[in-house]
Amino acid sequence: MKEQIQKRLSDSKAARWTALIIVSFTMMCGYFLTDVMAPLENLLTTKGKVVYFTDNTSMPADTLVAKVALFAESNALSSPDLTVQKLEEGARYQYIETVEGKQETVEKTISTVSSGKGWSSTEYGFFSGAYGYINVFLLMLFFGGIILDKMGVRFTGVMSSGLMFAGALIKWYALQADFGDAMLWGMNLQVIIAALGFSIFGMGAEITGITVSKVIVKWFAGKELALAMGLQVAMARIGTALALAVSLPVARMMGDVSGSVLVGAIALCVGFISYLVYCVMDRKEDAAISAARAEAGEAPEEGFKLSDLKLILCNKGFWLITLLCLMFYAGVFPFLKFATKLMIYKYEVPESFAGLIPALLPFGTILLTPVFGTLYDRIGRGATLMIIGSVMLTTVHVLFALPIMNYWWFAVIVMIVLGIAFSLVPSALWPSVPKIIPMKQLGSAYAIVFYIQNIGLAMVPTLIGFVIDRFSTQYNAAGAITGYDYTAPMVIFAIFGLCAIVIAGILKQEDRRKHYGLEESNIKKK
Ligand SMILES: C[C@H](NC(=O)[C@@H](N)CCCCN)C(=O)O
Repeated sequence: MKEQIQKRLSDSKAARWTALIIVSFTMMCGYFLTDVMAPLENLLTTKGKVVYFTDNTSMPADTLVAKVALFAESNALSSPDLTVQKLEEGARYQYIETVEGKQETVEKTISTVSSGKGWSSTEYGFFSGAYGYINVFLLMLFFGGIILDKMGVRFTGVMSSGLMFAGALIKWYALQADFGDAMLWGMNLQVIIAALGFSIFGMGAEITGITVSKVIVKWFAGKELALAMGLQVAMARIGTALALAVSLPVARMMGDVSGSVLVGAIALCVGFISYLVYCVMDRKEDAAISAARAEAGEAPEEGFKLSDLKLILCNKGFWLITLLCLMFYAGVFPFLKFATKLMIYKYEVPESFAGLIPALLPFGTILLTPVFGTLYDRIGRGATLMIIGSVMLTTVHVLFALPIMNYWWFAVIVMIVLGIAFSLVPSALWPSVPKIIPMKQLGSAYAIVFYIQNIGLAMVPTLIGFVIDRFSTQYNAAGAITGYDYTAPMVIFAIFGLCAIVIAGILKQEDRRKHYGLEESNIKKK
């Protein structure tokens, strides 16, 4: 056969890995903003100012004022003249605290003071689920897939990364503005506008997600596909990990939760520019593909037709992957939104460190997702990896639900196991889609998987927020919140894990019958 003179840009290792890094960076910025509010749940659901002390403990300002006043009164001191306005960095206060059953006078120095927003858990859940509202209810993710297959990765990627940036700016505006007591649909107006911004952002983030998946298949099919997808997911997880780890310190430093969102919006602006750089490479790749086709006398590839959707929707393997994705991810991403507060109230981790334990989850996956991706590339066993990951997910949520081992180190171990599960399933799930669906329908196929997954991402946080308000929140006689019992929400998460195990098992059987090749390696032997 005559050797092709015009080489594709993707044949160059350096070029295809560069393309991967650029698009993964855009996605990473998106993931940062997605989870930037998760460590701020406690701050968002506290009314008024929150005081952080130098010993890394924290307390609502009102509580501190009351405690200090009580201390002054019981010690017959003249009034300390402490008002919320006077709470500032470096100020020292004394009050009485019960330590191991004994009353002790403690002295604390203020490190920072931030403004809480006074949202209820239901409002926080509604806001967190907003990521998926436009995608699900306006079918935008579904249309996004069709736009991707019809208009290509350049147009769609620029549009979607632009939407992420615009949504982030709206969210930031809502959080830094003061809407007073204005309400809409029974919720604070601030929550509604922030949720609108988050919905627009979520639409952009998901369409960028399917675009990036298609870009990777375009550059890596028949090569290191699962490793490339694993590395993209790993970079995305860096975004999540950074969000969980730095969001609270940034909010504390800037005195308000909107500070962390502003940092995310700036990152997204850079991510948008980096996607424009990718577009230059993509144009060259397309030119090389067309030239190579013309040289080989091949007709240009047929475009996507709406009738192709029927082929996707009639494929049982595709539906099993989609449902597995729905159940597995419903047990992970929504859980992350509530995990920081779980650490504070179930494992008694000081708020300043509480975000670091959930951050271990994405940090672990940064290394492991490419490792499992390589494993899948070389030895296969994709369906088996998905079953093992689902079993681990379920075990983790059962352990979080049980009223035992309420130690921070136990939470760390369980979170690490969740990190392994969260590496196993994505590294096998996403590269399995092209084994079931051909390239020209891939954009739509990923869009449908993401669409169904978004139903979970939208509804589960809303459900969990409601369950926490209704069944988990504990009050004292005066009606003040004293703590939370996380059994009910964690049982719900464990049920999602159970469903994932069953679906992954059926998928493995179906693969045996239909020979999708899920248990086979990805790298084609030359
Ligand atoms: C690659 C995959 N992406 C998704 O599942 C997205 N649809 C949802 C991203 C939500 C970000 N918090 C993944 O991240 O494993």
